[in-house]
Amino acid sequence: MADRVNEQAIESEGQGRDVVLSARDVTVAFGSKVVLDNLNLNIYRGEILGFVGASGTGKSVLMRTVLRLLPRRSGTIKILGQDFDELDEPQRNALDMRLGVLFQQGALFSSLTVKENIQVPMREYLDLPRSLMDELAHLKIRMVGLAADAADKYPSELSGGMIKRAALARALALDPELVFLDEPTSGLDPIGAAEFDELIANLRDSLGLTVYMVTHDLDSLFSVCDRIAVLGKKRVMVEGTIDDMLAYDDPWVQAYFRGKRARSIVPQDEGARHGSSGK
Ligand SMILES: Nc1ncnc2c1ncn2[C@@H]1O[C@H](COP(=O)(O)OP(=O)(O)OP(=O)(O)O)[C@@H](O)[C@H]1O
Repeated sequence: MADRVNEQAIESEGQGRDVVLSARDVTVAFGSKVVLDNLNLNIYRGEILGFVGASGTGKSVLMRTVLRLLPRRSGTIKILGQDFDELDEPQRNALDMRLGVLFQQGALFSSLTVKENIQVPMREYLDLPRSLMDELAHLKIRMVGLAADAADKYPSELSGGMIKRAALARALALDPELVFLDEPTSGLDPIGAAEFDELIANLRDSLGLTVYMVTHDLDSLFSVCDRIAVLGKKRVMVEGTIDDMLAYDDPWVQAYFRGKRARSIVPQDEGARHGSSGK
């Protein structure tokens, strides 16, 4: 049943939309422990997809599998219409350049300044004169709302929110089309998190990004995500809008989207429309 819902969602919503990432029947296991079992997922161009699921269900595993940091046992993953397994090295590099990644906690190199961190992907993939790389790094720094003097600071001199922004600037270094964000607002206070959400939405609009965001943050899900995919029972249990989540009959989905914390966020008419009882 859950499978059918997911497959039907993929078929019906996919019509006429540009699929930027598709995962088909993806299975990932560690020894005998199967974490993802025939998982299917589509991400469409220009959307912000929020990816949620209980702790330990495999959200990071899926992201790392998509990014080829973990092997999969079976299944197909296509990014921007291409399957990495069918590409040679130069083609893989070309595809990698169209992707940006913000790992949890930012994962900046502590011995490099913000500017140098942003320039890491430029050095890896491009052969640019130093002055141009400096100009580009400053552009990215402005783009993510950091002050110009952040360029020469080291990660240890930055606040949590600044680290996230610097890491986002690095993720945007090569002007990617698809950006992966692993819990981008974790560790930020509510105001910092809301500002970061707004930044992501603005960048999506201005740069035409597609965003795949793993998050536990209900505010992000309600405020900036166009669609949500819920990982459960080793696959995408349901994907769709907030309305679809509110209407989906599963104890975890109901507890998550209608629980105490969600009630303060769900727009009142949404809750009423779907019979939220305030339990
Ligand atoms: N390299 C690995 N070797 C063995 N097991 C692993 C490995 N990486 C992840 N796992 C297991 O896979 C499962 C899913 O882990 P994952 O980190 O993807 O969960 P998650 O949904 O991202 O959780 P959280 O929300 O807490 O970050 C866990 O049971 C974890 O122990």
